[in-house]
Amino acid sequence: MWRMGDHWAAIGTSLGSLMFLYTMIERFFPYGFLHKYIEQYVQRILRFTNLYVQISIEEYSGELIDQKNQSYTYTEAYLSAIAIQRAMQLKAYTPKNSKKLVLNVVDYEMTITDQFQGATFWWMLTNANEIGKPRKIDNLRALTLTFSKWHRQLVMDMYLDHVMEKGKELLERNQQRKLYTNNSRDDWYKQEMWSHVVFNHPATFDTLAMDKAKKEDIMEDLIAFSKAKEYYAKIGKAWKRGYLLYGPPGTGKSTMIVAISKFMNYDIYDLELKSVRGGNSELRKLLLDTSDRSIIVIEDIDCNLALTDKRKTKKKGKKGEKTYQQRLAEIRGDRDVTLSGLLNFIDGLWSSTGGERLIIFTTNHVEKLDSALIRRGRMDKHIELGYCSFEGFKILAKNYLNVDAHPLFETIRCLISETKITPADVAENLMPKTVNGGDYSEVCLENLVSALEKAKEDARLKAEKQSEEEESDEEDEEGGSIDSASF
Ligand SMILES: Nc1ncnc2c1ncn2[C@@H]1O[C@H](COP(=O)(O)OP(=O)(O)OP(=O)(O)O)[C@@H](O)[C@H]1O
Ligand SMILES: [Mg+2]
Repeated sequence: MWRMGDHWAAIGTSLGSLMFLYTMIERFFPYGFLHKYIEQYVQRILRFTNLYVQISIEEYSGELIDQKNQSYTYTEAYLSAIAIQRAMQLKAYTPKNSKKLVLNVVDYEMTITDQFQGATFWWMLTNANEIGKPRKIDNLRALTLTFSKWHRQLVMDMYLDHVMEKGKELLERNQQRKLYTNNSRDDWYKQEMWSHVVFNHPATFDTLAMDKAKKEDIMEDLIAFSKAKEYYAKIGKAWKRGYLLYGPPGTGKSTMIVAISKFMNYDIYDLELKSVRGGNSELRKLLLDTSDRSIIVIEDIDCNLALTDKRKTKKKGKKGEKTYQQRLAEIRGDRDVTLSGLLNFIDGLWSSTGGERLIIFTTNHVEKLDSALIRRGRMDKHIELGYCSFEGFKILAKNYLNVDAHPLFETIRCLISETKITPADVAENLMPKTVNGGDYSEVCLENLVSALEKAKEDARLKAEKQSEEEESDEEDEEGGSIDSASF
């Protein structure tokens, strides 16, 4: 007896065979003349049967080539991941500034059958010009999904979301992190506002020498932030969070930014305020040109803002003449980034955009910063990076020497608790001076012990000198008071 299920099974099989035939033809005939006709033919048959629905996701959403359709990128990533498992022919290339070889599928391998919740879906790479009205650009591509009209609801409610989510996830996982720096406004006509390099810094939270509880607290805060999209929307605030990292030089502020970027899968925009010569309006343009899911970093914020203030109050040359630099700045129409300008951007700039941005300031002198800049709400989390503890040293010993335990550890534990040494100095001592093979961990640990002993001795001498000076000051004061009393 002929049942409904059999009917669909037969149609499914025929369609599957058609798709298979199509894949084979695609494999043997390069994209072009014959391919184009076969593709049109298949499309017509499918439309004629009236039982299948098609959705096309075009590479560019508008008629202009600069409007890349994000859904296409996600779908392409999703389908490539499936195709790469099945493909017979792959492409390999190495992206700029990267040492990693990347594999990609050739176009005709993008004809894919996918299963989701028991339903079958067919994907094809097609020419977008064939689908709708002719475009200004030739050979616009589209990924076309074909499915039974009975699965319309499943596609609308779940399948497309599933494809987008998985594609986005895959892209983020594979994507290499980028470090952007702002270009001078004078060069914007020939290059973008930001230039970038792919960075492969080895730092992660695991390799960061820092108190474990503090590290976990930061990671938890970051996770909570990344999941708080609805919360920020509900309270009507921009989805952003500010971190202030402070501590002496060499305590790992910049290293922590790299660790955060890797942990969150965010790109870094390293904003050099000194190069922002167009004042607040230029700053605004630069910040609006950053992408979502990124970290905007202003290093040494105290020096940068001080610099703009200094520029304002810079003394004039002899007889009140302007210096060459000042005249040049006037001719160029340079303006300063002001503290209030910066605050406005932190507070309000991203409320209208998607968000998910971290803003990180670093400083060696937290006490010098304007309290308005670092108040909670603007800089939500203040993180102090301090001198190296024994726990921090153990992480560095593991990173640099791959050593977990050693008889010298006990000596180091005692010395490090009595000394102020930065993780950068510890790391420096743990690096072999010459690399000629063999086990150099013993030598490096001995170097560190010497460095710690020297630091301890220096601190003792300094303290002695200071107390001597204080004593002599006191004597002077006493002497002074006797003298004055005698008059
Ligand atoms: N906490 C740390 N954990 C691991 N490595 C560290 C740490 N602190 C410093 N280092 C090492 O020392 C080097 C210098 O550290 P980093 O540039 O992060 O210091 P910083 O606090 O940003 O200094 P500055 O205030 O001068 O910018 C790094 O390349 C890293 O190798
Ligand atoms: Mg730094």
